[in-house]
Amino acid sequence: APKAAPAPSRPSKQYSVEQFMATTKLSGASFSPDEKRILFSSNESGIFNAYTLPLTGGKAKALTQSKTDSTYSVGFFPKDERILFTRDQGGNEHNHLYVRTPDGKDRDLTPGEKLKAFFVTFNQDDSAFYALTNERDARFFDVYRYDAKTYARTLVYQNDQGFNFADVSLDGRWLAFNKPRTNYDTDIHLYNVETKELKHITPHQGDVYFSASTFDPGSTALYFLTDQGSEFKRVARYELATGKVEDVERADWDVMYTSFSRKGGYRVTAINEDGRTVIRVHDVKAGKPLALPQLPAGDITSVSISDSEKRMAFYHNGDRSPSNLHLYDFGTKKITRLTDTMSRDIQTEDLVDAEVVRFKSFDGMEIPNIIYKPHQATASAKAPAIVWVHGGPGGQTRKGYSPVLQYLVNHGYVVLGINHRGSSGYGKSFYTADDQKHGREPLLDCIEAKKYLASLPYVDAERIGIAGGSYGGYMTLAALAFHPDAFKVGIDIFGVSNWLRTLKSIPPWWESQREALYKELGDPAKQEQLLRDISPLFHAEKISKPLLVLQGANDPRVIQPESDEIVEAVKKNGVPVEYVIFPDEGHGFTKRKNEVEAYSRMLGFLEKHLKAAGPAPVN
Ligand SMILES: CSCC[C@H](NC=O)C(=O)N[C@@H](Cc1ccccc1)C(=O)O
Repeated sequence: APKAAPAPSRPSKQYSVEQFMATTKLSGASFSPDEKRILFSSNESGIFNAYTLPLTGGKAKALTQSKTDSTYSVGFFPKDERILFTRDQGGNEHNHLYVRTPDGKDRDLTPGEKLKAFFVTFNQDDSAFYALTNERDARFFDVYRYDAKTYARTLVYQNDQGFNFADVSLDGRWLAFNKPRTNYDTDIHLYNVETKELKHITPHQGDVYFSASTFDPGSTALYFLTDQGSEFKRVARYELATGKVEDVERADWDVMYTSFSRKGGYRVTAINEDGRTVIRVHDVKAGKPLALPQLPAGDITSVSISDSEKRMAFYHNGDRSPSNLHLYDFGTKKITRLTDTMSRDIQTEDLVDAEVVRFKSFDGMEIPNIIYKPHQATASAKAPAIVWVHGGPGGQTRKGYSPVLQYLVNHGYVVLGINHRGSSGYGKSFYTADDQKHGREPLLDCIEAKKYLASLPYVDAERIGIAGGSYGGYMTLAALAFHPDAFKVGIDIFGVSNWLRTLKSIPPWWESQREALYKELGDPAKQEQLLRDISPLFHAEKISKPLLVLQGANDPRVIQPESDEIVEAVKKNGVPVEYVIFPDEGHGFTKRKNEVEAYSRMLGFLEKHLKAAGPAPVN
């Protein structure tokens, strides 16, 4: 494991929430047709908008100027200056697909109420592109082909089977769909657009994960991920002409994705190596991975290779450095950093590196975690601590820069990002170990995480809290309700309090996942008692520790009554409860003003109810 970077030789400087949130967040990368500029999304203005930046560097230019709804770039048209972008309304996840013409005019390509749409890809000669919308049936996404000039569209596939679309071949002949039975037992179906034949290509016995990733650019094979006969996912391919299947690439960990450059010269694979992303770029003709120049320790993400295959854009981030856009030149083999997103006021030496640590849980299962230790925490100046629980349930806390976690650490809190059983990235057995056991075994892992923290010489065992978002918010509420003495405080960020209601009210577009979700968590029609037993709302009278709840009013996944009702119930216990509703957010905070409000409320709550409950703070 990499050694943590040293603390500064002076006392660490403390920064405000505004200073931490002034870090710019970027996402996406698409080359302009002349490969002189790059299109991406940035929250530089306080809200996400689409920007372009010359490859020679300089200042980014905003193409969209939304002040109300977070707006994300999708990509340039391959042969002209039009761009595609997407936005929802206040976090409701009704994403529409828009085109912006060089004269600054926008056109909604997916008009209508309460629909959700995704861009897929352009076809081989760029005369058309594909998009998905659920406008016909809110439950399922149909596949449309749009003329790239007129935007006239045709329905290519009416999805009545509840398939999850995966890819379309560049020649337009093939569509690949995934069909989940459970989260770990899935199938691939192949549709021939010309013959209209649908073929199930992954007949199998037992629980096996098959997930179509991409067609090769020559439209000869479908590349997919599978864990057949293994704990971990690898890359395999299915030859379209013959149906022959062969393994392509494996690692000692899960392969996260594999994708081709448009001409097929390169294939990029990402591997989830113990909480960080490792990228392999394969030279397809040479049949071997490229040796890329060394970068500082950290992750490469969002790799995008230009159509000429002369350039590659990607993001790089480290534990102490936020994601920055980089450019690799295949000719000169040089990497150039194009952006500088770190908040101007923050010196990276005041931040901390994350480390992977493992403890044995109550039944001997090994639990991986990512820990952040404040520089000033020592055996003689013990720090308060927080168990931080990710969403999902099958998410993962990963290494890399997190402004909110660094903010808490900078203010003296040890943070342990637990990857309890059921988290992604550690094999099939670990991933499925929480199924139908929510509120019990994975929650006990969080209780053991508290014991682990309490055993560390630099942690004050009397001042340990729990916090998390969504499923992590559920874990927080469950810990306070079912293990009322374990933690001193809880922070529930849009967490589930009543699984019966949440599982009945899932967004309609999750229909294809409904069965898998019910198999994982419980079926509200058949397992009412189980879901009552594990739902904190029905046990709220046991909550006796201070609670902070944060909720987006437009969240379609964990709806506002989940938070309203737990707040009302816990208040009856005479317990300190703080509640903040964000009227213009959904399942997550996307606007800087809301991040500032949410995270300063978090710190204020911790300072009052956790830090102040112990010895004088150290610095
Ligand atoms: C399409 S089902 C997967 C649920 C999804 N998982 C990935 O993050 C999700 O949004 N989970 C919520 C929690 C939740 C689970 C089930 C029903 C509603 C909400 C989360 O972000 O943790």
